[in-house]
Amino acid sequence: MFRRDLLQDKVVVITGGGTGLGRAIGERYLELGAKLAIASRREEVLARAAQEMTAQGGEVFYKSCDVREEKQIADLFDAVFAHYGKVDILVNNAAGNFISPTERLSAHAVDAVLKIVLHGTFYTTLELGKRWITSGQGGVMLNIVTTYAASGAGSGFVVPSAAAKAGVLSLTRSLAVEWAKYGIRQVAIAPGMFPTEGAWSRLVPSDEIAERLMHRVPLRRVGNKSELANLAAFLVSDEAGYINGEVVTIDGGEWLQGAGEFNELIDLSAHDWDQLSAMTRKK
Ligand SMILES: CCCCC/C=C/C(=O)SCCNC(=O)CCNC(=O)[C@H](O)C(C)(C)COP(=O)(O)OP(=O)(O)OC[C@H]1O[C@@H](n2cnc3c(N)ncnc32)[C@H](O)[C@@H]1OP(=O)(O)O
Ligand SMILES: NC(=O)C1=CN([C@@H]2O[C@H](COP(=O)(O)OP(=O)(O)OC[C@H]3O[C@@H](n4cnc5c(N)ncnc54)[C@H](OP(=O)(O)O)[C@@H]3O)[C@@H](O)[C@H]2O)C=CC1
Repeated sequence: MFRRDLLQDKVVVITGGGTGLGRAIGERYLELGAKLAIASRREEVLARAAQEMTAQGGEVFYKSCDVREEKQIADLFDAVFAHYGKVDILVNNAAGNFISPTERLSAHAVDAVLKIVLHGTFYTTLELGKRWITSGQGGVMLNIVTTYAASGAGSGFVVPSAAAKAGVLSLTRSLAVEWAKYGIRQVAIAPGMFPTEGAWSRLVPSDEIAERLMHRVPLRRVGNKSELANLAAFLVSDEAGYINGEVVTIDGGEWLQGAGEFNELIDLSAHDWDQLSAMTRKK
C-alpha cells in the first residue's frame, strides 16, 4: 500500500506503544523504515513488546514513563534524544478509560482519566514542542482521540474520557495554528471500535454490550488494527504534509448512524417497508 521507505529513519515516540493500537501503529511504522521509542508505565510490557516487534528487524528503544509526571517525560525525551539524536514524530496514544455511571465516580476516579489523557498529552506535547522550537526542528504530533470527541457529542458513562479527549482535540486544533510557523504539524485520529485487551476489559466487559455496540456500526464489524495503523502512517508521513489540525474518523460509519434521526430504520424488512409505504403514501 505504501512505499517501503515512507517513514525511513524517522524517529517516532509512541506513548502506550507496548500494547493495543499503539503497538499496531508502531509495528506498521517499523515496516516503513521508522525507528521507534515506546513508553508507558509498565517496563516489563515495553521490554517484551520491543523484543517481539524487532523480531523481523528494526529498532525499538523503550523507557518506562508515566505521562502524568512532568519529570518522567523530560527524562524520556532526554533518553530518546541521547539514543537517536532526534525525534521527528510524537504519537500521543496513552490513555485511561472505564465505563461507569458518572454519579458513582469519585474525584480520584475522574482525575485518574483526566491526568493520563488530557494532562499527559499536554505535558508530552509541551516538552517536545519546546525542544523542537528551541532547536528549529519541526515535526508531527498525532493524537489518538475518540469518535465521541470528534463528533462533539461526548458520551454518557465515559464522561471523564469524553471531556479529556475533547480537550486533546482542542489542543490539536489550537496548536495546528499556533505552532505551524515552527514547522510543527498536528493531526488526530478518532477510532471507533477496535478490540484491544485494554479497551475491551474496561469498556466492553460482556457479550451483551459488545452486541449493542456492534449494532451501531453500519459496516457491522469492528475495525482491524492494520486499518488504523495505515491511516496513522499516512497522516504522519510527508505525503500528508498539508494536513494540519484535522481529525480523521475511522469507525465504519458508526457516529453517522447515531447522528441521522431516521437511521434507526435500518433494520426494517422489505415487508415492513411495504406496510409503511402504504401508510405514508397519499390516499
Ligand atoms: C469500545 C469503543 C472504545 C471507546 C473509546 C475508548 C477509549 C479508550 O481510552 S480505551 C483505553 C483503555 N485502556 C486503559 O484504560 C489503560 C489504562 N487504564 C488504567 O490504568 C486504569 O483503568 C485507570 C484509568 C483507572 C488508571 O489506573 P490507576 O491510576 O492505577 O487508577 P486506580 O486503579 O488507582 O483507580 C483510580 C480511581 O478510579 C476508580 N476506578 C478505577 N476503575 C474503575 C472502574 N472500572 N469503575 C469505577 N471506578 C473505577 C478507582 O476506584 C479509584 O477511585 P477511588 O476508589 O475513589 O480511589
Ligand atoms: N480500542 C478502541 O476501540 C479505541 C481506542 N481509542 C484510543 O486508542 C488509544 C489506545 O487504546 P487501546 O490500545 O485500545 O488501549 P490500551 O489499554 O492497550 O492502551 C493504553 C496504553 O496507555 C498506556 N498508559 C496508560 N496510562 C499511562 C500513563 N499514566 N503513562 C504512560 N502510559 C500510560 C498503557 O500502558 P501502561 O499500563 O503500561 O502504562 C497502554 O499501553 C487510546 O488513546 C484510546 O483512547 C479510541 C477509541 C477506540
